[in-house]
Amino acid sequence: MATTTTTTTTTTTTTTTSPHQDLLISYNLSSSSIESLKPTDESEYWKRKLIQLLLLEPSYVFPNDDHSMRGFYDTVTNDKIYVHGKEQRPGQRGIRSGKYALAGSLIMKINPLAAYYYDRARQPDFVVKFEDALQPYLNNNVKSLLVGGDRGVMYLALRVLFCYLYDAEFRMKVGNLCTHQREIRLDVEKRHLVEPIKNVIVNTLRDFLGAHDIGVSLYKKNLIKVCKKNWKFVDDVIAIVFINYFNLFNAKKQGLGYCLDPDFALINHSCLPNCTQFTSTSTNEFQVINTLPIFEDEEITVTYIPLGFPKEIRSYQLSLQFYFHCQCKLCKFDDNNDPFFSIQCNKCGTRIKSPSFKLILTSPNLAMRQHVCTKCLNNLNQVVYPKNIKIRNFFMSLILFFKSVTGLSFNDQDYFKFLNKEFVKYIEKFTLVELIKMLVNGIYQFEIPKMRRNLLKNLVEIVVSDKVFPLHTFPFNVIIRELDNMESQRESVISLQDGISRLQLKLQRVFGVDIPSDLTSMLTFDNCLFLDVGELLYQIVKFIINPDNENRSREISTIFGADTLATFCQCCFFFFKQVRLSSEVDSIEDRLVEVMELYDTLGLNDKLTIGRCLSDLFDLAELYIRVTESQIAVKSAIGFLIYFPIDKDDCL
Ligand SMILES: C[S@@+](CC[C@H](N)C(=O)[O-])C[C@H]1O[C@@H](n2cnc3c(N)ncnc32)[C@H](O)[C@@H]1O
Repeated sequence: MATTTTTTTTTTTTTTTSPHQDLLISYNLSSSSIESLKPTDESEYWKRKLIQLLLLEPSYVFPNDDHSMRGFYDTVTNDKIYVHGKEQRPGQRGIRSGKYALAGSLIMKINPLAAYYYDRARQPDFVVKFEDALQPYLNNNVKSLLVGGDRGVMYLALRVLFCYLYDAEFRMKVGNLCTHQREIRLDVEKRHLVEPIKNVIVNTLRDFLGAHDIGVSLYKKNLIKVCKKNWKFVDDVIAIVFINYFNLFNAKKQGLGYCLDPDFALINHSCLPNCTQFTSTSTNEFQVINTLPIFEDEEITVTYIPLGFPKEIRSYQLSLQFYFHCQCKLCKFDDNNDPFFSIQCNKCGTRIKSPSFKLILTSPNLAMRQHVCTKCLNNLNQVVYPKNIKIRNFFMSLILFFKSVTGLSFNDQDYFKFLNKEFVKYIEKFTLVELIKMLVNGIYQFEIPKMRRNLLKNLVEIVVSDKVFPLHTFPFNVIIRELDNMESQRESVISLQDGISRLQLKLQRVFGVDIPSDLTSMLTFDNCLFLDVGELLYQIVKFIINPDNENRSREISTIFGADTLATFCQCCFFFFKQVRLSSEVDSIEDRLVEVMELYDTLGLNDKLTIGRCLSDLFDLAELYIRVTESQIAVKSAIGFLIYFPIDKDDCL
């Protein structure tokens, strides 16, 4: 294993070795005449530079998986990680760990060159300058693309092209990548996505060149590289982008944009990944960190898709977007026991055998497969279980049709019945693949119909208290996340009841859905998730101590009796203390001082232990999470316990 190179990206201007040197000189496109423009007319400099690169750059050779056995240009291998499969075709490679790494180690650090950040200030200078040169032509053409995903991919593809032309090292690295060009060419649906993006790029470049005399003349003489072979290289760039790009987000999981980094793109997918990635808020630095321990020679993996969905949904997305079938440990789980579509014993929490996701999507009324829990011999109640299965069908139906059923004026009960019937009808009408496709689309677009918010909240309460389904399973995870997002958009807590119901939902989301479903979030995102819990508790405390709230003493005592305020303050202090995000440290410090002073001034019970307070809080959300004085143990979707240590210094 080689242990030489580092992962830093250097920007090197291409030295053009064009066979058309005479033309370059006659059209003032030689490197020296362009360079002479820079100090006096910068915008002209960048226009000409782009024309020069676009027209005469000789190296429009994008990798092609089918007959590509080129040498691998390795800038990834170092003393921690190495590339395997270098001698194989693009697609067969991956990154492995060179030595054992404790969870939480920094595996890769990247400063991405080709990225589309929503915040323009983050772009490398040459990308901004090239884009400025194209802007008037781009503005005209981009209107044909929908704002959002397609536009983002188009902007990223254009930037990959700029980097490819301008940065020799980037070009070498892109040569390593897998592109699935053949699959994309044969994929009718993908062509529908590619064509509009390609049209915008081609029309923009054509309009740009057509607006400059030199461009027009060279175009006429057919000396323009870009338009040869019907602009095939634009297809190539888009294929590279589709297979290798990823979303950038910060440690709070807020999206920052899209990126194609050829080093990061060598990491393969797993639905049970050992690494996660995020971008720093203050710089563009992008870090890959392992969330599970990694052994020597073990493959480094990340997830390409959102986790927390049944295998059929994950497989559909992976084969649709990346053209492979995942063989990870999670995908090899027994179909009747899918961790993200399972039923549990509502007494001891053991997973019980039940019809698989696939079967439910072919015959929704299938009965339970087991009537007694084999572990604790609990009788699986014949009223409670079917009732919860109906709620699950209703939620799936809502995800499938939410757009068409939002305005229906049924009362809640009839709406519930109607959607249950529709679900059965749809299953009879559509094939399994069609239904999965519709569900996937629904998941990404789903919003809670406003007038059904209370119905959904009541149903979630039933699911939480009946304990037939773990909350991280589909479709409950989708509904709980959306309900919580909806509640979080409302500003302040308006009554104690409102605060408590929001707190229950927040705790259910963080400890019942997010942490158990996505192991990648364990080390990085938990600190941010805890920030949201701390903030909500802070709002509740503020509401309770507000003298305008006349009923407060009577209301409060119904929660944890005389120690209600003390419990909330302890937990609020504890959750704020867990937040390690540097961007939040200052505001949290003020909150911590405020809560501490309040505790002292009001003379709240100082005998309360944090273990007891957290335990009460989780019980309030009906989560029954094991808490001791030294740790919180949350059960992950695949059954092992995730421990969060409790530090004595994190308590009041
Ligand atoms: C971003 S690339 C990852 C690096 C790639 N293996 C290479 O050699 O360049 C994505 C492609 O890698 C392959 N791939 C990634 N994860 C995989 C997995 N778990 N099983 C099989 N193929 C995988 C697929 O062909 C996928 O389209």
